[in-house]
Amino acid sequence: MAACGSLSSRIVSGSRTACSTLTPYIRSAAASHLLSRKPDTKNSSTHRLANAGPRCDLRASGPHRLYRTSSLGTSGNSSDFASGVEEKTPALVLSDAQRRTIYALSTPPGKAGVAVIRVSGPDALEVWRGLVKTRGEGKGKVKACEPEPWKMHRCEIVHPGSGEVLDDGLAVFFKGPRSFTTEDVLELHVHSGRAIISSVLNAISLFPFCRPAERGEFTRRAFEGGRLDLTQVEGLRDLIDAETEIQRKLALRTAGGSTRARLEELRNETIQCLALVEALIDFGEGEEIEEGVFEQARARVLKLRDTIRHHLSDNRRGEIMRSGVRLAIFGPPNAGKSSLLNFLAQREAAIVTPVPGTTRDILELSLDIGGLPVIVADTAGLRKTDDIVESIGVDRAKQLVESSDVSLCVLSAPDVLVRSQGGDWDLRLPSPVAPLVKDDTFILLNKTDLMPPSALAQLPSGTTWAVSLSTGHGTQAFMDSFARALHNSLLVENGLEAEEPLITHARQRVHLENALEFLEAFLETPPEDVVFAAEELRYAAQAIGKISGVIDVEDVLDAVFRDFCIGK
Ligand SMILES: Nc1nc2c(ncn2[C@@H]2O[C@H](COP(=O)(O)OP(=O)(O)OP(=O)(O)O)[C@@H](O)[C@H]2O)c(=O)[nH]1
Repeated sequence: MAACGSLSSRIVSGSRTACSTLTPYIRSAAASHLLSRKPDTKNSSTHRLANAGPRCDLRASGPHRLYRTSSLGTSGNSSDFASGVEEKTPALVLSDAQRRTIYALSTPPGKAGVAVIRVSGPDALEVWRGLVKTRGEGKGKVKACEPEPWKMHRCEIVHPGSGEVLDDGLAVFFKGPRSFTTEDVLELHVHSGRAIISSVLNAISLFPFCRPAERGEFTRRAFEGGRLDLTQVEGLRDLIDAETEIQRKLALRTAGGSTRARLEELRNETIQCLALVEALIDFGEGEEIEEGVFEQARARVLKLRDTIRHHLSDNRRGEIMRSGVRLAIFGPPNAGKSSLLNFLAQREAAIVTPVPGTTRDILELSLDIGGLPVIVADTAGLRKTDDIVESIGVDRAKQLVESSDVSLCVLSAPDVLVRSQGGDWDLRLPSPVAPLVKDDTFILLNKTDLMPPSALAQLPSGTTWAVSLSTGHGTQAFMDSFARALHNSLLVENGLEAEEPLITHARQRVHLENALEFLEAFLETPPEDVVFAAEELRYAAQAIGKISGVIDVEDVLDAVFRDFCIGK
């Protein structure tokens, strides 16, 4: 987890008083920043969204810090710089849009070996100059010096006003565009403690052109700078959230650009087909261009449609791998469902008693089963009941079983194994349970300690196991086999390891489904309506582009970046 907002905002709120101690150095830096900067001309990539306006609009106003314009020179005492409030000369107010350099704690707040504070934006170097005093080889005296980009510098971090040493640490300067955000980035590695972090963030807040970062703002800048597309942004967020090996591997590949490349292929192919149809509109068949162009486009769109259909018929594997397999444990009362949940969780998460009907509502836990993320739900025992609370629990249990990805029916072996006249043991499912047991339902026979061994000799293998959760007998074999079965049900297709899913988020699926609809609409359009046909292809390309954000996607950006933490 990266740092959350409260710490930095609390620290920044005290910054106006601290401004009174600023040195002439910062004042001149601020002055040159405000008065001599040219407007940012870098915002030209297709990824870039409308950002801040010109950074030095002296007419702008806002609720932020106030500075006297007359003090923005190279002389005068530091108190001149504190605030324009009591001064007669007009105050200069910087809006958030003008303060383009952002900073935040990028590691979790609290006691730890190291905390990393990130500064990104056009003035990161100014922050270095004000805060970082580097040490030469050995134990030389510290002094201000320019950073060697991408190299870790041993340094002292000092208060830019008083020169007081705040901490001894490391600093590294990434020269844009070869940085995460594509801007100049400064990283300060300090000891992680509340007072240290607080003092360093406070010191950075004294620079008038800096402001605290918002949630996911560093990553958003990486997106706006063209370093990441939206699928990579989502992959990065998933990587931070990953709790199991499968999640980590999938997220790492997505963050590394595998989805981006595959989508780019689909979009390029759509655009190629569009180009063929556009050519037909512009020149007309049989004149300047060869015949059969529309058929060529159709043939390619057919292939494209099949590829997209294939990606969409993935049983939501990517979303399930990312967010977890939903496993419902169900069965009659007193079978041992809660005992199983506790066994899987390795703790007393659910109440276990000999009283049938103890579990009334759904209890969910996120667990790692054989590297797979699994959201396991314990449910109320299924039986006919007049108890209103219990019957609500039973209804909820049934709904959950129907909507889960995988279900496991727990039965008490002595209750369901019945000896036939021929001496064989038959499995009799209780009537409230039977309708929910499907071909792909896993079955666990519990309480084998109460059964003769002969009763368990003929159990079908693969998806039915027999254990005693009380004695532990059979539980290890069950776990190994169940984890394998879960893995196979999710990640194996026709006996082979399923291909890596293209879609890992519901948002991506919606856009890909839209693209498919437009392609199908194109295929239904007759050649005479070539203009409409071209429109369908254009919409299809746009729908694919929305997944990676290569076209204007302002509406989806907030949704994607909202779940990030501050500092990321
Ligand atoms: N002999 C024996 N008793 C068991 C075993 N597993 C669980 N029990 C007991 O069976 C009783 C019911 O266990 P639970 O785990 O609460 O069963 P449940 O299916 O969640 O029950 P409900 O809450 O009624 O739905 C408890 O007294 C457990 O100690 C087992 O393997 N052998």
